Amino acid sequence: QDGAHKHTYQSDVARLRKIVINSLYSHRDVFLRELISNANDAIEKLRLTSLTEPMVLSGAESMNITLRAFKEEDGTTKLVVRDTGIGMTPDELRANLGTLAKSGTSEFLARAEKTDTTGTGNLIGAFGLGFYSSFLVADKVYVASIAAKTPANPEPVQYVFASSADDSTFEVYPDPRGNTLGRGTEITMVLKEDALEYTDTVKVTELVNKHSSFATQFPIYLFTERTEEVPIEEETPAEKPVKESDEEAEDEAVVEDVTDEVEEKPKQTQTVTVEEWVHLNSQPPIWMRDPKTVTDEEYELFYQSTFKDYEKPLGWAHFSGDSGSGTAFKAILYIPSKLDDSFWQSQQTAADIRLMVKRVFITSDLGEDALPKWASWVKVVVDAEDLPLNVSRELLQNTRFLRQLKSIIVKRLIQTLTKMAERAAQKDDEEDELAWWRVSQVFNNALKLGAVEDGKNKEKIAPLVRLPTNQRKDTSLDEYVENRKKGQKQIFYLADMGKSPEVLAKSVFVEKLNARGYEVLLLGQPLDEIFVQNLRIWKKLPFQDVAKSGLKFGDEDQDPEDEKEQQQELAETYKPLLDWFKKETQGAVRNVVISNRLVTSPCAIVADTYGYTANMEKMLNAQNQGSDAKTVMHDYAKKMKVLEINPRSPLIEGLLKRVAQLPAEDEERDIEAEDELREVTSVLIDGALVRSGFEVPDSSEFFARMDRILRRSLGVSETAPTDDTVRPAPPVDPSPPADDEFAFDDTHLPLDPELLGLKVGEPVLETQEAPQVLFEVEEVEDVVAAAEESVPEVEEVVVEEPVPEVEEVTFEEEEAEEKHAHDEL
Ligand SMILES: Nc1ncnc2c1ncn2[C@@H]1O[C@H](COP(=O)(O)OP(=O)(O)OP(=O)(O)O)[C@@H](O)[C@H]1O
Repeated sequence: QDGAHKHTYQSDVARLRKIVINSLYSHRDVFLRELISNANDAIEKLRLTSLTEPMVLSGAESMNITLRAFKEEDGTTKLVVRDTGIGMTPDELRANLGTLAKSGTSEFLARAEKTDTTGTGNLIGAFGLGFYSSFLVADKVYVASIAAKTPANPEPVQYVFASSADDSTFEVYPDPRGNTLGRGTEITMVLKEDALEYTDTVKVTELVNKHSSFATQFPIYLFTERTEEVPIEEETPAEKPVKESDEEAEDEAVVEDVTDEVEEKPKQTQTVTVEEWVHLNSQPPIWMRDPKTVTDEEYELFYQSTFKDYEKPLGWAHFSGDSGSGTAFKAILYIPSKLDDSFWQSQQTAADIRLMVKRVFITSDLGEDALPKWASWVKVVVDAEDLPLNVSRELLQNTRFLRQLKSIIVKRLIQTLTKMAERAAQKDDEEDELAWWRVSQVFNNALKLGAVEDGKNKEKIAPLVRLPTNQRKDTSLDEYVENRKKGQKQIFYLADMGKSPEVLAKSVFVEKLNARGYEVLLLGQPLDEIFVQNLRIWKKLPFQDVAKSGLKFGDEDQDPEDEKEQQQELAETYKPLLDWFKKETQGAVRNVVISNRLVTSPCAIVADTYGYTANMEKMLNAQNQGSDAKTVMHDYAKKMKVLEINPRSPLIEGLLKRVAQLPAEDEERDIEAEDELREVTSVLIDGALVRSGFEVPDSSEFFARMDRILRRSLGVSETAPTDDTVRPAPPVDPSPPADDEFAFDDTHLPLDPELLGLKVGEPVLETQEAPQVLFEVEEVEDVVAAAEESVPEVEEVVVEEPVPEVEEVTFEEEEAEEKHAHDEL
């Protein structure tokens, strides 16, 4: 072409085109969806720009998308997708279609290249394949485009971008046809021999209905041709004489009718081709329709095309309302099927809310804090009746309706999740159960975050959280309370971050509860302990850490008299051992007591009410950057431990005997026997620490002790030295490293991190869901602010009882409170 410039695709584009063409052959229908989606974006961009720059509208009257297929005289078949959107300048054609500007594209490509074709589902969903998918069906693609008129570009010129499927280059040149578009973009695909089905209007209609009926609010027209038999118009016969009277006319008419039928000659017809633009998406937008008339499939398709998600949503709510400020709105809220990996990696996530005003898309950028972090994954389409159309984001944020929108959405989201949970709990529909199970799998941790960060709603969010126990895979707090034993006045839990429920269930702290049939929440997820500590009480029952002192089964007062006597006897019998332990553990624990929680283990270390459990110690060590005052507090809290011994353990019984055998102080002491006992005691205490999840303070000491005990049991001399002579390293080598000496052996390469689903270059989190927000337990101020405003009334809203305000105490406050309590003591 005249004035054509040849360009080479940026290498990433070439790679993407290759992946698309090679791996998506069996999914090639997607090309139409992608082009319609681009056309919609271009018209939306035009409409938004026109609010501040009306000049861009010149060039074409309407805003629409047209599809047309035709056969050229040379036999080639073409499909043309055209829009009256914002268009592109020649520079934009080069930049937009010749390069990939998206961040993370290279990584995506590397992964996609490794994926076989079975992974194409993910491929389609993971990335807007966009314009390049046109090469799935076309050997050659021409994009003619003319940029919208602006003061800076008052005389735009129509240009063409042309490329073949197997070319690594493309051309951009002025359109030899001149300005044929008026405004917008026209994509002409020269269809491949095996893609001629896309000229079939039935097929195209089907595709649009299936994938794109909700992709745009602008009309999509399809050019159709059909043949029709039409009568050939005969010359109008001469007029009959007008009858004199009505009566006569009636009589005449009857006769004439009959005569006409008899006399009628077969009409002459001819075949004509009727050309017509058929409106394919003529239904009103889904959110404007009566929910009763919308099918589940329509809701799902609408979600998939609006939010570009290949997966179906897990649930939705379609609702309308009238905000207190007088703004009527209609909205659909969707629960997606996954949580983006980025959710736990950032403090705040932008919400996905598509705001419309009177059916017209305004923005999906309502700012980072449009929703509280915990709920930022919800997808919403909201159409307000009377908001100004041409407002900036700042102005939008200042409108009362949008400030209320946050609490409207959060409230409705909680309601939707609650309904899903309730339906699943009825256990009469497997689909309901599966849907809730999936929601819980994906969002359980986000809900815990919600119960912690959203002080206003925590009483409603907490029942949605599911936690594993020693008796079932998971339970809600309400189910736990229902399952409590007679007299039980505490909700038992054991927390140890990073441990599985199976491992936790075997903990010494759960031994007795398990044996007696009490249910214990097993908390191994990072947010678990913060979640329960923040709630403090559920349905009047306080949470009781079973690794702490203060554990009460609730039926102690029913202990038979003889059992109490037995306890007293035990205390007396074991006094020498308790005293011995107290002497031996000086400084390490606050007290030594006879345990009522151990069944088989000989002993355990339990945190005092004001002390730290092993889990808290671990978390605080990880976080510890505190002031000196804090460190003093930590040291103090760390020491608040109690050693519990199990009188029924043969080991403890044996130890008691040995201690009792020691000569009394005024007799001659048996130093050797004392030392041996001392060693056994310290191994027991170390064992108790480990068994209880704490760290042994000095592990080399611990192993030295183990060593001595092992030697003793094997009859090896305890003092015999180990031969520790080693060969020293050769002298320093001054020559530079030779190549062959350091040949790279790639058979020992570590595992490819990408194969493990890890992103290279980013910090690797210990557990996939380890949040960065562990201790940021604070109220979301905006939610509080929104609460101060009158919350708009939403239709179908169940009127809930006002939830009593629960005192919010953050971790630090709690610490201070504990210190205070202790000082008073
Ligand atoms: N019909 C069109 N009108 C105007 N610009 C277009 C049109 N089609 C594509 N473009 C421009 O080309 C760019 C690249 O399009 P492409 O379809 O490859 O990716 P995308 O649309 O940005 O991403 P995605 O498909 O993931 O949404 C678009 O961002 C847009 O700027």
